[in-house]
Amino acid sequence: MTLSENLNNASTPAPPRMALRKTVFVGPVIQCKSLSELDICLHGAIGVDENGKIAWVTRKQPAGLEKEWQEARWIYLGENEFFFPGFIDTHIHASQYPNAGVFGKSTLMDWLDTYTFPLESSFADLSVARRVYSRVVARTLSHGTTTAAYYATTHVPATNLLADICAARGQRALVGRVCMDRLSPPTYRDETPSASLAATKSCIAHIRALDPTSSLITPIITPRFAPSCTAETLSALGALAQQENLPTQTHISENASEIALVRELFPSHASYAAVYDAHGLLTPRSILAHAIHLSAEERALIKARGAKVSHCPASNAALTSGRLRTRQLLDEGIDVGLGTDVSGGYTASVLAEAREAVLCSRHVAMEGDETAKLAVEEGLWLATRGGARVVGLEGRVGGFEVGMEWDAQLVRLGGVGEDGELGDEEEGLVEVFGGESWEDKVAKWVYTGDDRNTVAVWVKGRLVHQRRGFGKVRIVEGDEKRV
Ligand SMILES: O=c1[nH]c(=O)c2nc[nH]c2[nH]1
Ligand SMILES: [Zn+2]
Repeated sequence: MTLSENLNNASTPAPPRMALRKTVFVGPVIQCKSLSELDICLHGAIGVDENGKIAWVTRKQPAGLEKEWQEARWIYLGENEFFFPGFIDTHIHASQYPNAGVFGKSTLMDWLDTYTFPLESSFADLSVARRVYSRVVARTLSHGTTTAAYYATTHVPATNLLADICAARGQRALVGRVCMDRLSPPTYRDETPSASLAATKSCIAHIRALDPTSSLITPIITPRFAPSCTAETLSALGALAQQENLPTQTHISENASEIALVRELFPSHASYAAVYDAHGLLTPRSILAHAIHLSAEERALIKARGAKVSHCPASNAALTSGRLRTRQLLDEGIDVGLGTDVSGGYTASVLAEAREAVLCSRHVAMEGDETAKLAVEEGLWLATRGGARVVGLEGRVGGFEVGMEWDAQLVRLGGVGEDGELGDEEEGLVEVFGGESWEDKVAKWVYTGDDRNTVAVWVKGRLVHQRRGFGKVRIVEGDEKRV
């Protein structure tokens, strides 16, 4: 069965995978060493085993390898190319993808009513879900997103289909059925707390049957946000997360009207963060999106509980929600990653989000706090290592170390010739003139690059995306050497 045939049949499990071949990746390897430091290794080589795990790493041309590695598949990079860890999108609404860029002048609460709930409610029709979810998974992979924490909708079959599509296409994902049982449209809401819980359990069972060891796909418990959930539902979901040892995701402190509404709906709780804490939804496995307007007490509570923050700068600007003080959270020891928050956010690109995070920090700096400014390296750290911590996958993805899994992207920049022309197949790529340091090249990628530069993407050692039109000689395999 082909991939497309499988995607046309919601109930068909992913096709059995062909075994991987041991592979050696040779060329410049760039990754984040620490929050503020890039590790640029120009002559690296990484051996990836049949399970997609990194078996060895060297900083020079490999020599004295055992026969099994000499006989492995070898992939060599050319000029202006480098391997970089796959991006981690810590907050994205897969169902909202058709609305990316469509929000007018709305702000959060009217945006939900005008744009978001009508679109999400259409996922009762599985053909809508199939079309949108197939596209969003393909698109995020093309942007180098190897892991995504997805919100689906309230619909069980459509949520299960999203998990199936991620598995079939080989994207690592946390997939959450959205729970909402109040202040939601009558035709798009959970009828009761017990219905919300039962539907959530049904999706968890489906995902566990699909991927019993969470090798790629994990269920994530997803109360939309406090205003759209009764206290009973929040408590039941918090208890379920604990019983099942599962991560949770929700929104917090995004917008002034939302915060006022939470105060009104939960008058006995000291703060928005305290509401989640009281219902078992503030744990080391909790992903909190936005977190823009938290008080010092709330930040201390989040730090004490070990909960994580997904910074969504494009969405925060688009819906005029506010500016996150990322440096403050990092200095206080709170883990932060990046989220595209499609479609509050207009882009499905984590690279664009890293750029937005850097620019957002400069707006904070322009208000008088010079220390707030984030560097390019810090944006990339949030997009990879920081994101891995947020989704609970640190040590598995986000970097290239022995024992980690090969979630990677091959980034290609364009070389400008003496005649001012780009080479074959380089049209649209970031333009490199030759005098740039590698640090400069990375900065040019972050500020001026896009998905055209991401020419190949691997998840757990498997090639899951290759740029259309990118000639087949570009990835040189076997004994051939790139000339
Ligand atoms: O950015 C957001 N997107 C959403 O879908 C949403 N729902 C509640 N709060 C939200 N914020
Ligand atoms: Zn969101």
